[in-house]
Amino acid sequence: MYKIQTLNKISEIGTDVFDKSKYSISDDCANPEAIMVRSAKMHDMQFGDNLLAIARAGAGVNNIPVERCAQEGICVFNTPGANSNAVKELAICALLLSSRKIVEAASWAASLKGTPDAPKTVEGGKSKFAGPEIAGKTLGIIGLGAIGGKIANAAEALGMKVIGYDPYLSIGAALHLEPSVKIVTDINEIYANSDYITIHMPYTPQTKNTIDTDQIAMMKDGVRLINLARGELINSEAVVKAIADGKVAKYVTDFADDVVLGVENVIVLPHLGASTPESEDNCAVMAAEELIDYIENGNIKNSVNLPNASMNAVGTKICVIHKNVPTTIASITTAVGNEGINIENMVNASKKDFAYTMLDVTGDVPPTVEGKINAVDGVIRVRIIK
Ligand SMILES: NC(=O)C1=CN([C@@H]2O[C@H](COP(=O)(O)OP(=O)(O)OC[C@H]3O[C@@H](n4cnc5c(N)ncnc54)[C@H](O)[C@@H]3O)[C@@H](O)[C@H]2O)C=CC1
Ligand SMILES: O=C(O)CCC(=O)C(=O)O
Repeated sequence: MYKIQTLNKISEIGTDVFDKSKYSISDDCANPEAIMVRSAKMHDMQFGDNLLAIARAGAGVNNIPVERCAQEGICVFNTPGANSNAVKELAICALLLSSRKIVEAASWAASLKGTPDAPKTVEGGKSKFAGPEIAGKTLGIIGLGAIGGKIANAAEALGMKVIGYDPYLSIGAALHLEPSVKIVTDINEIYANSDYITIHMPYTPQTKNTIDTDQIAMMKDGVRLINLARGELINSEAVVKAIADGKVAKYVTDFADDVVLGVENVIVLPHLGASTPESEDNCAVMAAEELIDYIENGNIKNSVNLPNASMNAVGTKICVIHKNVPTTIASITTAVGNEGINIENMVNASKKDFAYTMLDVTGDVPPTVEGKINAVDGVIRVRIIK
């Protein structure tokens, strides 16, 4: 029985994908084979020897020690695109919230309950909540992946001019963009020309404070900023100061911190981007399928720390996670050959410092093989899947 530990609430549609005669799922189990997680912070966790994989039911993996996991032979998956529509819809909502003073107006209207002539009062007071339309304005998007690309197309459909910046734009993502979306190669063009700026890229130590005082200084007066990606991408102190100075008209963020909470013209949402039943189901199903294919077949799809690799084997599969260094593959195949085993098929792929080799072997696989491969310099983990 494989044990799957859930660190956050995972949609039942996803956990139902596991065959319960082979898998047990619980939020509290010792030494699981796999972990399913959403936003729980895992950097300080120690992992048991059985842990083969972690699946992030979502996009961002900054809550997971991805590099350490690879070093420990733990494959980390995410679910690309599975929650992108939910975030796109919240981003369109945020664009409107940043323009039309909807939050303030609704809360003012609610405050009129019990007053003698509310209908008359609202008509008299509504002018202070007027705000501009988004049609005809320029939206700058930083990061044109699954979410940014969908927002670009939706904003175009709403009559906005869209400019986007993404130095690592994939061909697939580019092909999904409406031809009218203008792609710029200098991020400063986004800052200089946008009425609204929204950011949709991963948070890493390198992308911390991508938008800070200097970037805000380049922006148009009255710019509206949206951050549904990660709080650390935009310096909260810099934005709050720019709001006080009148430079930034509004900041809508999905990430609460003590600097932005309660500040006028900042709308803080409680990390709601992916909180729709549809996206929670999509992410959980994709995460479960990735784990099952890895645990049972050794196939890797959508890993963030190991390469994608899959193979239909005719015999036994020997799956090896190893360092991406010269002679390791040769040493592994020699170790297998020395045990009298013939390799019928082989797949090898690498991602940065790590590599994955799958061998399809026929005939008896003596129990000594695992130890022999493990003894090869650079080998991190060996699994034999019959
Ligand atoms: N608020 C929420 O609930 C959610 C937030 N997110 C956040 O949004 C981020 C993006 O999600 P997806 O679009 O699904 O990921 P994605 O991987 O499809 O797209 C990210 C894009 O950012 C680009 N990028 C990377 N570094 C960049 C840089 N320095 N400058 C500009 N672009 C850069 C990549 O090339 C890629 O096209 C996630 O990493 C996550 O942090 C994602 C889902 C839900
Ligand atoms: O699971 C969630 O609610 C958070 C989603 C998210 O931030 C992500 O997918 O990166």
